[in-house]
Amino acid sequence: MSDDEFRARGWFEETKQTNALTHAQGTNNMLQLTPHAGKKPYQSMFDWGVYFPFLAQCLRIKRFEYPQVSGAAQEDLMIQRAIKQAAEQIVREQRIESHKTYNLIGDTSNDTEESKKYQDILSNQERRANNILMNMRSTLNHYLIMLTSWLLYKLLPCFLSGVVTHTRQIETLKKASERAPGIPLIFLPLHRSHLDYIMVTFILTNNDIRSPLVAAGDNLQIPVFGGLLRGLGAFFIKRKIDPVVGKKDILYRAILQQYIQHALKMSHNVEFFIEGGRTRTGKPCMPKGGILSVIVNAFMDHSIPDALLVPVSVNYERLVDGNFVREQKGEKKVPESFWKAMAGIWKTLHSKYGLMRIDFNEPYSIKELVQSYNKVATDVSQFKVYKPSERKLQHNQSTSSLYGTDVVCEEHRTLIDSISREVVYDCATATSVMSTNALAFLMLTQFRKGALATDIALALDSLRNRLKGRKDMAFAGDSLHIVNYSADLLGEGLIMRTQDERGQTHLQPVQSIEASIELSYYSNMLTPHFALQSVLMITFHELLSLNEKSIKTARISRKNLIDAALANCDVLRYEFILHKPTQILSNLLEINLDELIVNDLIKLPEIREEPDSNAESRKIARSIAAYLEDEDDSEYVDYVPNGDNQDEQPDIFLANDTLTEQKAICEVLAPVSHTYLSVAQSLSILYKNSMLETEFIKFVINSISNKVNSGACPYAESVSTDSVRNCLKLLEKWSVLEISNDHGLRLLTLGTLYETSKESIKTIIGRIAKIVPPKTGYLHLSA
Ligand SMILES: CCCCCCCCCCCCCCCC(=O)SCCNC(=O)CCNC(=O)[C@H](O)C(C)(C)COP(=O)(O)OP(=O)(O)OC[C@H]1O[C@@H](n2cnc3c(N)ncnc32)[C@H](O)[C@@H]1OP(=O)(O)O
Repeated sequence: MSDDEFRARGWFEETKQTNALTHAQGTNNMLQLTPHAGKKPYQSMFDWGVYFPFLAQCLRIKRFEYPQVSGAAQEDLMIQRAIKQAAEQIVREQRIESHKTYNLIGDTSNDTEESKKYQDILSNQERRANNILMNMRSTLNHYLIMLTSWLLYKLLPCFLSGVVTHTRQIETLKKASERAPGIPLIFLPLHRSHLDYIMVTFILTNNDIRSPLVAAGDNLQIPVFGGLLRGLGAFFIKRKIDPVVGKKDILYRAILQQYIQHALKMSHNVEFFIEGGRTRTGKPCMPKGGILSVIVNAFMDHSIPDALLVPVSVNYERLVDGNFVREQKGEKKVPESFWKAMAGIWKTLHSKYGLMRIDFNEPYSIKELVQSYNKVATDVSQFKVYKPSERKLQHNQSTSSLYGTDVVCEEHRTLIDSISREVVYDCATATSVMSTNALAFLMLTQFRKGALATDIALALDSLRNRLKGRKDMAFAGDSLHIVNYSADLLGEGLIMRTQDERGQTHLQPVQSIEASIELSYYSNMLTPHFALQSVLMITFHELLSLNEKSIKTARISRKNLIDAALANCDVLRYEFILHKPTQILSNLLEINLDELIVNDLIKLPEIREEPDSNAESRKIARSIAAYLEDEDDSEYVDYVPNGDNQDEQPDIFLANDTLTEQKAICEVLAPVSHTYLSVAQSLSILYKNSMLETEFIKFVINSISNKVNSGACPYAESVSTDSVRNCLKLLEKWSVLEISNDHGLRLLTLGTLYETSKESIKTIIGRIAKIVPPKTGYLHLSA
């Protein structure tokens, strides 16, 4: 962007404080940025905005029209049809209930009483539709946004040292919205805190981008705040769309679908949290497809020409709204309430949370995305091509979107799944690493027993080197300073700081289940980045331990390692999104294996002929460089390591001089592996015995807590209800468990094969044990 263009936008880089932790080049602190006012070059001295920049900024933000969506939706023919359908469904149910046999509604054989009854049901459904719409509607208002924006300029600096945004990312968004004014922007943030949506709207508004309508769970419809959120853009949705399991709430689905469709047609920008809620573990959650399906449907049905999906990555040095320790320990979530919200705001205003970082990633058009999936589908013949015209008619309810027709289109469902996974993957990859993430990660993977601050700083240096060019770091400067700064932010409750007799600072994670769960929340931001390397490293040591050799000759074949790692990745399918749908997992494993080799964590055979060995190293370096330079392109390239002939792959060896580093990589997944192992070991309690899912989860969490207390499990953060749930999903997928749902009560039973033989449970334990770093073997030489 040229200087003039920059000025025309009203943006001037404010002088940044010279703080080692300030944000990187090209970024701005949104709390100090007032594009429409403040002291700028060429600004008239008589402009009052120079002296009252925040007030002037809020009064001068671009005014957009925010037409009400509820009016248009009320008239919608689809909703009228759904009202009738819902009424007919009730009549049908009543008929079954009373065991009467009469003809369909509208049939001439109906007597007057029945038709009056039907009319009553119909008007009830009409009233219900109206209530749903009134409860759902947003009343987005420009003046309320202006006022809130000014308040935020005043309040945010009380507890945040900065809100860092990337100037060019915002410029890209602005250009995108100006270039195609009728194309809605769909903001898709990963959800970490209640501050997320406030900041997204705040940043967009103050940069003259239309504020979005935001899908809010109806648990936030609390006195005062509910109305306020509605006026600021919230439209309220049920978190669970069908209250009765197995019975679709067709009226609700139709209204939600049409509300969103009308909003898009009216060119509203839309925002929703694709994970369906805040992450409790710090790792991204598996995405939900309901709202995305409506948006993609709107494009496929030509209701809108296109939409731009904007993955948004948000991260905090310290999480503003507390922690999720209670929930991870299996205790119930405290419901949202007016007083809880007030107490939260009070506490927040009196604490320090450091920096917040928000990245608006490259928008992608749904049109292009669908085309790119089609390209993959044609390239790889076993994938189907996603085309709306190719839908197959079946007799079931819709599965192409929330509501509608009796059309089932599995290709469409897969398409939505793929897009949503891609969004989550991209958001997670683009999330900047905060200082606290880096420190927590080092403490839990390398310094569980504590270490000198200077040693941790050295490890931070090397972590920063490894992440260079791969992950954006939201901090800069001297590592020792960063270690002390982030230990301060995390607080004494998580990191214990002591001075030794020589005056050196010693840091150690606080040894309690609660502290470990909270610390792992911060550390888990980096876990997905190292997950594949960790799988490879654990698998490598597991395979080595099977045919123990002398430390100098310990080796396995590359192909065996990749095959076994692929099987281990399958165990983690509900815990991590390990690859984009367009990427081939084995290729990513190969690339990660090469990275382990380049970092000397796994060795190649020593080849005496220099040129060949150099050629091999060059090849590895080239493949990694290509991957880094153009990650997007690499996903379509079938990378074949070590030459075209797979059979000629060299063996890979244990690198006996980097065992400590290898152990640290294994530690990345060790806590979650222990959780999964405990779930598998607990399956025996279900032998010839069904159990409520909640009871079973409690049982597993208790057993992990006992193991932690007795020292049998060294990872206190293995106490994680979310991971237990993910493991249950996996076991259901493997048919080890059957989960039946009786009026919302989920009952667990062993699958037929496992119900009859205890041996088969042992097989499952054995399969899951493969992702646990081996108890004996070479890793222990590093202790
Ligand atoms: C300057 C000033 C600033 C101030 C500024 C303030 C800003 C003021 C804003 C406040 C804003 C607050 C924001 C709070 C933040 C939250 O409250 S986050 C929680 C609420 N948001 C979300 O959950 C969004 C994402 N969730 C979804 O999309 C979920 O799918 C839904 C719609 C909630 C439904 O969830 P569910 O009941 O669990 O059902 P789910 O299994 O997902 O599927 C439902 C249906 O969707 C469809 N579907 C699902 N997956 C697919 C698929 N892959 N393909 C096709 N169809 C699919 C199907 O029809 C499916 O039904 P079935 O055919 O399976 O029976």
